[in-house]
Amino acid sequence: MRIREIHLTPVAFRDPPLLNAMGVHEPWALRTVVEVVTDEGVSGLGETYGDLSHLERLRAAATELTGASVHAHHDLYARVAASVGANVVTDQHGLTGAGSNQKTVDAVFSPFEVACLDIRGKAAGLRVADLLGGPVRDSVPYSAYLFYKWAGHPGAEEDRFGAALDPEGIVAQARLFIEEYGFGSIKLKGGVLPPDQEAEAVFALRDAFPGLPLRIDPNAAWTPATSMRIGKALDGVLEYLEDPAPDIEGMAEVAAEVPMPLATNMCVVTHDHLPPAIARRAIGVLLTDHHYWGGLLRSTQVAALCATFGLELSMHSNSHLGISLAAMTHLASATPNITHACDTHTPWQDGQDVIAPGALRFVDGAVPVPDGPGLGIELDRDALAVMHEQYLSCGIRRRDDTAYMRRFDPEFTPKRAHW
Ligand SMILES: O=C([O-])C(=O)C[C@H](O)[C@@H](O)C(=O)[O-]
Ligand SMILES: [Mg+2]
Repeated sequence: MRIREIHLTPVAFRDPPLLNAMGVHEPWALRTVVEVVTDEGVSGLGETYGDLSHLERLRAAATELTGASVHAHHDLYARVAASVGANVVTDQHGLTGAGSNQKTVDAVFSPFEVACLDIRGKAAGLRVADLLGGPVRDSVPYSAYLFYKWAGHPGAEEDRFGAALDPEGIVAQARLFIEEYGFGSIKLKGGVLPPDQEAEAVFALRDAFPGLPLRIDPNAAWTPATSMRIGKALDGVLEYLEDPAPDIEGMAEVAAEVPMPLATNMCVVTHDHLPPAIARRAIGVLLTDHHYWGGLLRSTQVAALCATFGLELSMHSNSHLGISLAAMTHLASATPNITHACDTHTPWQDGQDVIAPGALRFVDGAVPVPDGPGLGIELDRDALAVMHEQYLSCGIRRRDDTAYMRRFDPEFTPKRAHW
C-alpha cells in the first residue's frame, strides 16, 4: 500500500481565555488535519499543530512522502527528516521546552505516522492499539485539566465555564468537569498567580475532593527555592509536581529536596535530554506526547526506555480535537507504564470536533478504546469544512499567548523562574 495523495487542512476552533505562564489562550486554537490516501483508496487520519511554519513543513514532507509504503516506518521517517533538513528548529509556544532539529522532525513526522497506522489497522482489521502491542487497558483515564481563566474573552460574553481566578473558582471548575466527565484525578495549570495562592487552590481541591490524585503545573514559573518551599508545603497532597522550575539542573535541585516525584513536559522533550535528566535524577515522571515525540511507535520506544530507568509515565496535551484524542487513547491503552491519568484539553473544546460523534466518549473520566479498525473514527467532512472556514477568517496563523495577553496588559512578561 503506497501513499497516493495527502490532504492537509488547517482548522480553527473556539478556545476559552485560559491563563498560563506565557499569557492567555487566543479566541481560536489552530490545528492541521492530515489525511493520507493510498493507491488502494484506503485513507488514514492524523492531527497536529496549526502554526503556519509547521503547516509549510507538513506540505514539504507530504511531497516527499508521496509514493512511499505506509508500512515502511523508517523510510517514512527518513523522508520527513530529509524534507525538514538540518538546523531547522520547531515553533516555540514556551510551554513544551526547548526546540531542536530532532523535535522538529519528530513533530512533522507524527501526524503522517498516525495516519499510516490508521490505514494499516483498517487494512488488517485491527485497532491501532493492536498494532502497538495490544491494549493493556480497555479504557484510558484522563485528568480534569483546570485552568485559571477569565470569564470570557475581553469584549465577548462570559463563556459557560465562567471565571476561575481564586480557589473557589478553581473548585467550581473542577466540580463542573467532574460532574460532566467523571474525572478521577485533577491537574491545575499554574504559573499564573503567586505560588502561595496557587498552593491555596490545591489545598481547596484536596478539601473539596478528598482522595483524588492532584497535580499542579506552573510551567517553570518558579525558582528552585520557591519550588522546594511549595513542594514541601504540598507534601502528601500531590501525586506529582509538574515542571515547577526551569531546566534539568533546576529540576534536579528541587527533586533532591521535595517529597513527591517531579514530572515534566519541558525539561525532557527529546531523546538528547533523557541521559542527563536520568543521571541527575531530575524527574520521576515523563509526560510523553506523540505530537512531538515522533508519533505512536516512537512514543512506545520512549516508554520502554523510561521503564528501563525507573521513570513513570503520564501524557501531555495541548488544545486538540478528536483525531488526537483517538491517537492518545490508542497509545496510552497500549503503553503498560502510563500509570497516571493523561492530560487532555477536550472539555475546553466543548463538543467542537472534526470527527463524527459516537466513537469517543468519556465514561467515569476515561475514554474506552474505539472498537473500529485503525483509529476507529470517521472524519466529519461538513465539520471540517466549517472549521477550515473559521481558520481562513479568524486571522490567527501562529499561536502566541504572550502577544494576546499584551493587548490587555502591555507590561506582561512570560513567567520563567519568576517567583
Ligand atoms: O505543560 C503543559 O502541560 C502544557 O504546556 C499544556 C498546554 O500547553 C497548556 O499549558 C496550555 O495550552 O496553556
Ligand atoms: Mg506541563
